[in-house]
Amino acid sequence: MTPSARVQAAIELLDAIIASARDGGPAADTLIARYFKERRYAGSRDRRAVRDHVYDAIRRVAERPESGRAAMIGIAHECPEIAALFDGSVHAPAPIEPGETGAEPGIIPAWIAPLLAAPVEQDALLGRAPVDLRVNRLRGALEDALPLLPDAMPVPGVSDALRLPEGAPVEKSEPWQRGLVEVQDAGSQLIAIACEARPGQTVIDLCAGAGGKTLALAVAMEGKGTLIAADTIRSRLARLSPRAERAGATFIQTLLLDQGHEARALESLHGRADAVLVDAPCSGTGTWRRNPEARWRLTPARLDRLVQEQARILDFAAPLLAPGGALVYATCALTDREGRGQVETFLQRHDGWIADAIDLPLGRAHGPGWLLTPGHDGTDGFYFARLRRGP
Ligand SMILES: C[S@@+](CC[C@H](N)C(=O)[O-])C[C@H]1O[C@@H](n2cnc3c(N)ncnc32)[C@H](O)[C@@H]1O
Repeated sequence: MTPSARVQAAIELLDAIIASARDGGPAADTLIARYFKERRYAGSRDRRAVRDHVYDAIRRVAERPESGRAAMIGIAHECPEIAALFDGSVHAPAPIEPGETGAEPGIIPAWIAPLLAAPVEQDALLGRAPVDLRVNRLRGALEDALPLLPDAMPVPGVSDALRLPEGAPVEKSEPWQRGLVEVQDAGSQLIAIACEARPGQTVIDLCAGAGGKTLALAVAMEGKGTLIAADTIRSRLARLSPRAERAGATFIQTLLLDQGHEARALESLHGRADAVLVDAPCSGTGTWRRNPEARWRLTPARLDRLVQEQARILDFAAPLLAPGGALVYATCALTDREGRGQVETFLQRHDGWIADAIDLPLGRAHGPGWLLTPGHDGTDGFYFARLRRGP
């Protein structure tokens, strides 16, 4: 592909990504993979260059732009080399018209900025994210992994975490293939630590997805006890079993829940759990540095629905706890409505519940819970709280 054709390809892809973000369709990565599957003539350098254009354009613009062309013209106005590629030749974008404007640059959509928790350093939300690993103690120790990953550095304050530079191809490495390391942000690792799971306990990961945090809980439990990974999406839970095999955590049970009727499937577990983790569906504002396109997907109505759903999940999670058990609520969102506010309203709705004091080497207290942010902690952004029925 010529450099101009790569820009045109980025414009076409951005059009698809904009429509998908508006309509709740597939993620940018999925659309990019599909695009190139249908265009086998594109070589690996073409694919990389197009992908870079697409992500540069996504990162640059806070609000969903009107078109892929507007997004790329925004870049062209700041970069004469890109502007020169709008030359109207075969497979190239049409020349930029005099006065043709590009999408406005920005970090945070204007309506979201006032909703973010006050301590969040907003400028850091779109920074470059490193690749964090969790050493899987079911397979070995940090000292076993370090010599195999010469670029990795321990993450101070997170005992099993290693950090590699952005884009490091971990999944090709031997320690990943034999389950010695998992890709997991250090902040996610702290959430699993906050659950205080122990060997022999009954622990439920209620929104387990593909089991990132379930696998960390399995390590804390040393592979002993009952660990249930529940989710409403079958395909996500299905991704857990090969991961659990690789990690040597085959004692994990999965439980598929029926959206809206979850309580029925969970009834036999009432009063039995030592810890329940609710890693709730959320706006993902804390992970924009990895998913910058999430800014284009969120709307006020969608945020309202998420806040309602988080409260509903917390309400059917609470009866699962045994006396003294811990309900850990976590989101990778940095809006107060999904974090601090959600926990405060839970405590108002549920008489006799209290929030534990949390004290971890990274993060800071915020209301009844704990806040991690990219700017303060170098992790993705999270809010979490540990709740118990009081004495
Ligand atoms: C933030 S993701 C979980 C990520 C996962 N815990 C991890 O560490 O990789 C939230 C998950 O909640 C699930 N979910 C949404 N509604 C749910 C519900 N009503 N009950 C249980 N899980 C639900 C979603 O399918 C999604 O997998």
